[in-house]
Amino acid sequence: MPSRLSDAFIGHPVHLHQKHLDINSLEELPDSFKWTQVEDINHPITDSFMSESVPVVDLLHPNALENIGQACKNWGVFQVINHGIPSSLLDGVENTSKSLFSLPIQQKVKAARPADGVSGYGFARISSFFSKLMWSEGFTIVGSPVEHFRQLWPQDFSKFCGVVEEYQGEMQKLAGKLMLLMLHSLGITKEDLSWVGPLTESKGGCAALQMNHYPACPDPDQAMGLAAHTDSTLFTILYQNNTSGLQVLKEGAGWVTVPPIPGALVVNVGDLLHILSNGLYPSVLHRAMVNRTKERLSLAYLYGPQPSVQISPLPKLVGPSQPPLYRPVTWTEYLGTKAKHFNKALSCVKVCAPMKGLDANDHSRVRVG
Ligand SMILES: O=C(O)CCC(=O)C(=O)O
Ligand SMILES: [Fe+2]
Repeated sequence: MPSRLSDAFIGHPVHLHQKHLDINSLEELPDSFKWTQVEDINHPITDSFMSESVPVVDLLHPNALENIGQACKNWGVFQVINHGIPSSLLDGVENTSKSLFSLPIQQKVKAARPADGVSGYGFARISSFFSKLMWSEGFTIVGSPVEHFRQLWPQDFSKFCGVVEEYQGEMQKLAGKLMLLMLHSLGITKEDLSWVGPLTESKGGCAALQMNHYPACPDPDQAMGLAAHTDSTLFTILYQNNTSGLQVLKEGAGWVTVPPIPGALVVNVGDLLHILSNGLYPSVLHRAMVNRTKERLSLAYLYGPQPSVQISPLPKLVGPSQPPLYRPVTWTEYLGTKAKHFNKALSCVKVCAPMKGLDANDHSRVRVG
C-alpha cells in the first residue's frame, strides 16, 4: 500500500496525445484546440446578469465557521480572506511560476513529467479523456521541487526552491486549519476521526502543488483552458493571478465565474470530502477559460489524507434515515478509479441510489469528449 502520494500515481500512467507542443508560440488556434458544445458539457454558460456569486469567507469573522459550512453545502466552493498568508509570499510564488513558464520549451521539457510520475512539466493529466486539446501548460510539485528546479535553473534554482518550500509550508498549515473548520462545521471534532489529528499537524497532510499557465489565446471563445472536472482531493486551495478564468458549476445558475480578489484564496471541496460528508458538501465541478490578451496563472494546492487511510462517510452523519452513500476508499484506490472513469469516479464508489431521482452532485452526465 503506497504511503507516499507520488507512489499512488505510479500504477496509473497517463499517455497524453499532446506532446511537447509550445502553445505560447501559436498565433492561430489550431483545429485540434477548437472546442464545440459536443466536447464541452451540456450546461448553459451564465451571462453577466447572474445574481449569484461565490461566497467570500473572512477567517477572522466571528461567524467564519458557520459561513464555511453554508458555503460548502450550497456551493462546494468559497473564497477566503484574512487567511494569514502574507501577500509578499503570494507575489513570490506567482513570480516563480511566471519565471518557470517563461522558460524556453527546450528548457521546460528537461523537467518533463514522466508517464508514470506525478511531478514535473506537462499538459493536464485529464487531457487523455478529451478529444480536443486544452490551452494550458502545467507543472506539478510533490515534495521537494529541488531536483526539477535544478534542471530548469542550473545556476539559481535555490532561490526558487526557497519560495516554493515556504509556500508549501504555509499551505500545509492553512489546510490543517481549514480541515478542522470544515469538520467542525459538520459537527465533527478531531477526536472523532483517528487520522485527522496527524493530518492537521505541521507535516501530516499529503499534497501536490499544481502550477497552471494559460497563455493569452488568439481565439478564446473556441478554446478551453482546463476542461470541467472535480478534484480528487479532500479540498483544494487555489491562488489565481488577476486574470479571471475559473468557473464553477452551480445547479440552477450554470457556470459562475470566480472573480480574482487581490490576496484571496479559492477553496473548493474535492471528491474525498464529498465522500466523507456523505454528499453534504458537494465536490464542485469547475473549469478554466482563457483570455485573448492576458495570460493567466493559477496555483492549486491539492490536499488530501495519507494515501492509505480509508475514507468513508462520517459515522456521525449516517443513520437509518441517512444511509452511507459511498463505500470506504483510500486515496490511492480513488486515484485509480479516477484515472479510469474520470468524472464518473464518484458514482463508481457509490453504494446505493439516492431516494429521489438523480443525485444533483453526480457528474456522470458530463460528456467527456
Ligand atoms: O486554473 C484554475 O483556476 C483551475 C485549476 C484547477 O482546477 C486544477 O488545477 O485542478
Ligand atoms: Fe481543479
